[in-house]
Amino acid sequence: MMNFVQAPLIKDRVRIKKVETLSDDWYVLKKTTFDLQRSDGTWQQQSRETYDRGNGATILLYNLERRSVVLTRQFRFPAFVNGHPGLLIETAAGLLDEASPEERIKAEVEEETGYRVEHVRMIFEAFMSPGSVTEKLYFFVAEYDSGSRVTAGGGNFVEGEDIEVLEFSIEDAMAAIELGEIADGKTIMLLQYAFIHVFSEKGRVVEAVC
Ligand SMILES: Nc1nc2c(ncn2[C@@H]2O[C@H](COP(=O)(O)OP(=O)(O)O[C@H]3O[C@H](CO)[C@@H](O)[C@H](O)[C@@H]3O)[C@@H](O)[C@H]2O)c(=O)[nH]1
Ligand SMILES: [Mg+2]
Repeated sequence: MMNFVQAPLIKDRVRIKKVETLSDDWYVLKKTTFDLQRSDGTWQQQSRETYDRGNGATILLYNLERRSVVLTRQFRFPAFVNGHPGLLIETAAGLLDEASPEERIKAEVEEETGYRVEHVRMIFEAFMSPGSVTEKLYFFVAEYDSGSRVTAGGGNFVEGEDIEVLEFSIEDAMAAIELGEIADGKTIMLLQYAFIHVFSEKGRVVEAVC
């Protein structure tokens, strides 16, 4: 396989000149001016704004026997102001707040969905909006059953969360993506992963071995 990783090379081609904090309220918005050496060797000054909320984690709960997944629905103001009706269907997710991704996602999935899971599996990491948001998101899957439910979930009232817990068949969830009813990036990524690697015949064999 070809290696496209360029990180060791680009580090010496970036010279930070100035960092301004434009906003420091809930999280931090900065404007950084830097010189970047272009691929032809010449230097160019640029400035970029970065919104830093730390990193996050998200998880898809699945049940192989029922061919089902657990999702959440909550109001997302940024989507609302950009033309979405506002209630987004998503995988459970949360910001890390200095904890490890595994520790955080176990606590978050219980708080949001009421399901307690002991074994979570990290499948990949991804930058979700690398042109402006610094956040890296850690993606997990975990198996659940009806006995895993310890509370009603719903999220943190003090933080304004009012989260509904939904159970879909994997087929209905995939159809909801096609229909535009599921329109959240991390959720689409996890559902497609599960459809290909977990719910397929091949995926079932892998799961049984793990
Ligand atoms: N007061 C205030 N509260 C905020 C603000 N922005 C977010 N919050 C609240 O802070 C809480 C953060 O909850 P988490 O469950 O930790 O994070 P999340 O919002 O679900 O974020 C997850 O999903 C995002 C969207 O996909 C991801 O970007 C993120 O990484 C994480 O996985 C939420 O209740 C949210 O409403 C703000 O500007 N002001
Ligand atoms: Mg959340």
